[in-house]
Amino acid sequence: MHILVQGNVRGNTLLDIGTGPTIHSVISACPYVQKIILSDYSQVNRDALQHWKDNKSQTGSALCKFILDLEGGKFHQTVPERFAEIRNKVSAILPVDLTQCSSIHLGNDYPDIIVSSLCFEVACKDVHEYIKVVQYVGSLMAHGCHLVVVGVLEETFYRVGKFSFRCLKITESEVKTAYTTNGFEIKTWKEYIPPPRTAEEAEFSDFQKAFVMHAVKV
Ligand SMILES: C[S@@+](CC[C@H](N)C(=O)[O-])C[C@H]1O[C@@H](n2cnc3c(N)ncnc32)[C@H](O)[C@@H]1O
Repeated sequence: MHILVQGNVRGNTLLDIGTGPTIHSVISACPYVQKIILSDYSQVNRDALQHWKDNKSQTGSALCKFILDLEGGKFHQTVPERFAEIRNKVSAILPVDLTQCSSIHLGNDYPDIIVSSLCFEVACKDVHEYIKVVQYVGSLMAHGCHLVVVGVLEETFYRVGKFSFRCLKITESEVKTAYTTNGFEIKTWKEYIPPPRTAEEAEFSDFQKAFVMHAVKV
């Protein structure tokens, strides 16, 4: 979430959709917001996040150290201090099922920033469903609010350990159109094309490109 570091994205409340079992997606965003809401489909992942919030696990320390080094000491924080700030700012860990619109119960907490990493294409089985997700996410946001999405293009599967997960094979044009025709203006789009994979690497994922998109609700 280096986009926040660059100074374009600011806000009071940040919602991360599909956080997974670790808080890595909010480490760099944390100093720029007052409140952080995490969410995930899986109860196991939500329990892992709660466990971390309750200070019963320190998962993410190495990545946090890496991010603090990248920041160049800007916030004069150690890893335990950044973790304490995140624990303090995480106000809720919510269940979400993106395929069931209206599934996130935010109460009065309307997010100024929504972030989501590697989640929308995992949650959706076809492009139509992806578009519905974009519309739903847009319905959670006021005009001018920010959406930062990390995604992969043309991936059909990824593997974590011995478990293989399916993924929606979606093109760059389908992703961009889903946002621009559903109330978002894309401000920045950065992409990463992986080098040719070894046979062993090819067993873990077949994505053709990864992207980081910053869009604003218009
Ligand atoms: C590849 S992981 C990404 C986790 C984390 N955001 C990251 O970047 O490492 C995909 C996440 O999407 C969540 N997910 C899967 N289906 C979902 C759904 N229908 N609604 C919301 N989240 C879902 C999974 O539980 C998982 O945590």
